[in-house]
Amino acid sequence: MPMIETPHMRMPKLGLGTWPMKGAECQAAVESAIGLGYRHLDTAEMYGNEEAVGAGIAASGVARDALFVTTKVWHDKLTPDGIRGAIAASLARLKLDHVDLFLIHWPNPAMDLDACLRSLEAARGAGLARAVGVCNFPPKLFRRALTAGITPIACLQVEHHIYLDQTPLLDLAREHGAAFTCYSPTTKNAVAEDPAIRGIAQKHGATPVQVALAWVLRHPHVAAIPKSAGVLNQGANLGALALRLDAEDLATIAALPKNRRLVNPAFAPDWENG
Ligand SMILES: NC(=O)C1=CN([C@@H]2O[C@H](COP(=O)(O)OP(=O)(O)OC[C@H]3O[C@@H](n4cnc5c(N)ncnc54)[C@H](OP(=O)(O)O)[C@@H]3O)[C@@H](O)[C@H]2O)C=CC1
Ligand SMILES: O=C(O)C(=O)[C@@H](O)[C@H](O)C(=O)CO
Repeated sequence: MPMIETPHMRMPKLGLGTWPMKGAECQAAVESAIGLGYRHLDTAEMYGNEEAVGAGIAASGVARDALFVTTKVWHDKLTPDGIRGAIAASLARLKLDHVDLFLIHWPNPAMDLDACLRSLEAARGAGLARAVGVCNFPPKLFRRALTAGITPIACLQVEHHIYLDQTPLLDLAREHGAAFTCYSPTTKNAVAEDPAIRGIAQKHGATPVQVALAWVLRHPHVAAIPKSAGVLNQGANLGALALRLDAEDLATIAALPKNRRLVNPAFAPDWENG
């Protein structure tokens, strides 16, 4: 499994997204992914599936140190006490003594950012999280977190795929030595209906989703966490790591509209000005 190497952490480039799976389906998906060679698992307190992810890890028989586990604190707990309690509760549900990456799931306009970063740093210092970071921060807020000097922001996790330009956030992450994890990287399989992507896929003997994944993964600091419940799609997504797009493919993808957000807007910050 190729790794992202930054000053703050090493992270496998492809991980398994686990939302919205729960219970036995989620445990089985985690076990099959690890069996195929996945070493990176993405969960969150909000997904209600940390017990299932932990059970899948335990049942996999793969050593804890060989795995990279991310979880996230929900936006209603962004106070020092809230964050402290959230990581303890997540670890108890996962039955782990640490996670590899602990993220703020969504920014909250009422949060004291510096106080939250000090709490993340305390969790890191106590060894509960090997690295910390944020999700869904718009550029101005992400820059504030990166430059606050309170804790190394190891990663930004945000929506990114062939239909959404995230150049300002990609550049900020790279300039500050942070990794960038794409969620919804397959476009939730919307690419299956896109004639331009189907054409590229046919040329390479690949699938449209593999093309979409190869496009985001081409940057050295970028990881992707496609969700897939079944072994066939999980295996196909791993196959995207070997797909190299050429200049003609990149030009075709560059010409596609890049303003389509798929995530639920219920929690969204002001993406342009926040
Ligand atoms: N930090 C945040 O705020 C957010 C984080 N996330 C994380 O990112 C993960 C992925 O994002 P998500 O929004 O689920 O989007 P994805 O782009 O991963 O799309 C998932 C969908 O695509 C299908 N799919 C996956 N692989 C293939 C394939 N090879 N061929 C055809 N269809 C495929 C899945 O079906 P099937 O299961 O049948 O394979 C599922 O329906 C989430 O699970 C979660 O862990 C997501 C949203 C927000
Ligand atoms: O999946 C996540 O990480 C999210 O934050 C959202 O997609 C969230 O789960 C949601 O939209 C629930 O309706």
